[in-house]
Amino acid sequence: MPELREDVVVDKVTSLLGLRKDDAAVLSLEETSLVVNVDSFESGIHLYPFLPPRIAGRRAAVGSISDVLVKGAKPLGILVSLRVPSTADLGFLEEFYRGLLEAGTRFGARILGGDTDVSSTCYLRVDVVAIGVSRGKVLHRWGAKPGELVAITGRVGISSVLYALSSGGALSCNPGNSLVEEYGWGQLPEPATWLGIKELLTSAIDNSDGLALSLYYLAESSGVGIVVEELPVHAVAKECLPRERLVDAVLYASGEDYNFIFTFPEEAEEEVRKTGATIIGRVTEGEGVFLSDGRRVERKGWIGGPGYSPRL
Ligand SMILES: Nc1ncnc2c1ncn2[C@@H]1O[C@H](COP(=O)(O)OP(=O)(O)OP(=O)(O)O)[C@@H](O)[C@H]1O
Ligand SMILES: Cc1ncc(C[n+]2csc(CCOP(=O)(O)O)c2C)c(N)n1
Ligand SMILES: [Mg+2]
Repeated sequence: MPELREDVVVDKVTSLLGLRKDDAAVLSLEETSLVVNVDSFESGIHLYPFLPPRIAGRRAAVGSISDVLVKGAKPLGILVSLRVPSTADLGFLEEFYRGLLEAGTRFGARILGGDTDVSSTCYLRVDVVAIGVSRGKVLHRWGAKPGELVAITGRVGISSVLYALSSGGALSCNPGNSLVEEYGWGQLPEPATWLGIKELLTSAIDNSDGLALSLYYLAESSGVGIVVEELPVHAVAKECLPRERLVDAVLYASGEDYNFIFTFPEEAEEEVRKTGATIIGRVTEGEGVFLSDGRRVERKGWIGGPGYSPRL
């Protein structure tokens, strides 16, 4: 029997429920929409054991808040469900919560409460529910149209470096604490900046499974193709990763950079550039993700179970 994989389970469950896959769920109220997400993080699967507890807490909050913000909702609060090994100490928890709180403060989300379990047989696990509210447009993975531009926030490649490090790869650098700090924050835009341009945009997704796979998800959901002309590679990735593997690492193993990838019509180019985002390519007719030299980008990224591998 083949082992179960995240992509197979998500496809099965969403088709059973008739759910259209997206970054977060939307409940339309009268003038506003409530946007809700849940994401899970377990030490040894989603949280590198070498992360200081404050960064692990921050990472968990940012990962869930990211899905709400990318949809054009203002984050309001998070609920934190925690399963802690009985060997953990209160100092660890204090630091972990400092990380959750600092992420909440930056993105405007209060910690509303949660649930706790302590067990002698588990690793640290945290499930974070993030709640936000949107006035005006809600962005989806679908909506991109041929001829539009594709842009990305921040730089790509920090998580590729940490992944290479954790898989025992040889690095041509000595990544310091500032790398882990920046990794913990992800490459999300500031909420005010993002909410300030959202009405100009036609679709969006956050990079939580790798740049290539995120581009595929957006393209497939919108029924279009994408051509990538440029990549804003992080200086740390250029320094640490071997040159011949750099582009592949950035495309296929950047699953925790949390960049926002989004599309918009040409008329919005100037406003988008003002935010500091980089225009990386164009939406095309047809299907697939391609580089400007015509090479097809592989449909490969982070899949729970096998790890970085092709999407079924
Ligand atoms: N167990 C589940 N039950 C119901 N729906 C699910 C389940 N798991 C995933 N989904 C739905 O599948 C879609 C894709 O979820 P997925 O977790 O892959 O995306 P994401 O949260 O954007 O990515 P990431 O978890 O990497 O941040 C979403 O619409 C989500 O609500
Ligand atoms: C111990 C350890 N091994 C691997 C990774 C890499 N990693 C974990 S989750 C994820 C993407 C999103 O996952 P999900 O789709 O489940 O939200 C990536 C790239 C890590 N951070 N820690
Ligand atoms: Mg998820």
